[in-house]
Amino acid sequence: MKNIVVVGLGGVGGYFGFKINQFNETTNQFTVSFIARNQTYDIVKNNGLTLLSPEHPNSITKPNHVLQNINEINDPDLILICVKEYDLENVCKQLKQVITDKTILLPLMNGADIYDRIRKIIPDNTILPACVYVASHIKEKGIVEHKGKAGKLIFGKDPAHLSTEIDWIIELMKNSQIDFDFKDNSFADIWTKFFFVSSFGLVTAKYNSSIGTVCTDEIQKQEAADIMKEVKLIADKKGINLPEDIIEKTFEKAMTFPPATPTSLQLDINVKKENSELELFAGAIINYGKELTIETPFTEKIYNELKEIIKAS
Ligand SMILES: NC(=O)C1=CN([C@@H]2O[C@H](COP(=O)(O)OP(=O)(O)OC[C@H]3O[C@@H](n4cnc5c(N)ncnc54)[C@H](OP(=O)(O)O)[C@@H]3O)[C@@H](O)[C@H]2O)C=CC1
Ligand SMILES: CC(C)(CO)C(=O)C(=O)O
Repeated sequence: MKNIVVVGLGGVGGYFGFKINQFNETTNQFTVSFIARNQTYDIVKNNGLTLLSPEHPNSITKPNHVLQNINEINDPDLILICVKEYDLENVCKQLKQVITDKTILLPLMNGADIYDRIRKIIPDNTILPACVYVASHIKEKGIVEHKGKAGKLIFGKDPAHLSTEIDWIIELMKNSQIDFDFKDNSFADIWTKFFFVSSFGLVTAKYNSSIGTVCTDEIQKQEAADIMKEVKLIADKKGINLPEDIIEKTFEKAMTFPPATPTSLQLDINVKKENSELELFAGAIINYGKELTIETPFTEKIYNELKEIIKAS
């Protein structure tokens, strides 16, 4: 029996992990473990994980194991990494101690450089480059709320391990009723997602607005488009094949979200969380710009504005 582990039961792990486990509760095909810490651990261990979503009338799922430390993981076949970027390196260093040669890593995170960051710490395992679209967040510890359309997962082969057997993971996603695309090469999709979430994330966070408002308010729309133009220049220079009309396409995609949908960066900054993914979005664009000698004044401006907002809060 293969061992599946979900690290992090927030918006993303709570949505995709829930689906995988609810499928497994009826088939017992796998051993599923959830890793959660502090209060989330206590609540999920005692009551199960709750997902409030129109897709799941039965809102509670109980995995085979709820563990509070990564070092309790035993012989994992697949690990879904569902943490914020500021926890990534710490999680990977701990995972390195418990994985075996056959362990496959599937990071469900935002950001264009996640594959490279994991690869630096875990040089030899298969890592499936991925991105997700979903509007879900922690309502209370152990309770995740999902709104709007079904979440979408896009994942692809590891360019460094093209022949790893992953048909069982594709089957798992199908059986778990996860809306997904599997690509031989998923990097253009990851950049397409980065294009969307970096621009909308930064502008919604600055104005504490919403995805719908960025599409309709002239000033916010212009600021998002200015950031997108900088990301497009970077992607072009990196040889990432994005469509020429990606800006229009991104606004079209944004219009498919319920207008009041917030972004995760906006929520983190505006609820004054200790950490945010500002570096993952703005920091990364600025650094890519420096590396590739591309000017990024619009991203730099909003980065500094957001740093001021964070400092003042
Ligand atoms: N939410 C969304 O709508 C979307 C988010 N994303 C991206 O997905 C990634 C995950 O985001 P999201 O799920 O929203 O983040 P959340 O903050 O909601 O959840 C992350 C969870 O990981 C937990 N965690 C961190 N380190 C550990 C650890 N060592 N052991 C156990 N648990 C740990 C956190 O615990 P604790 O609660 O204790 O801090 C938290 O519950 C991010 O990169 C985000 O940008 C992508 C698409 C949509
Ligand atoms: C924009 C959204 C909700 C799309 O999945 C997202 O990825 C985020 O807020 O982090």
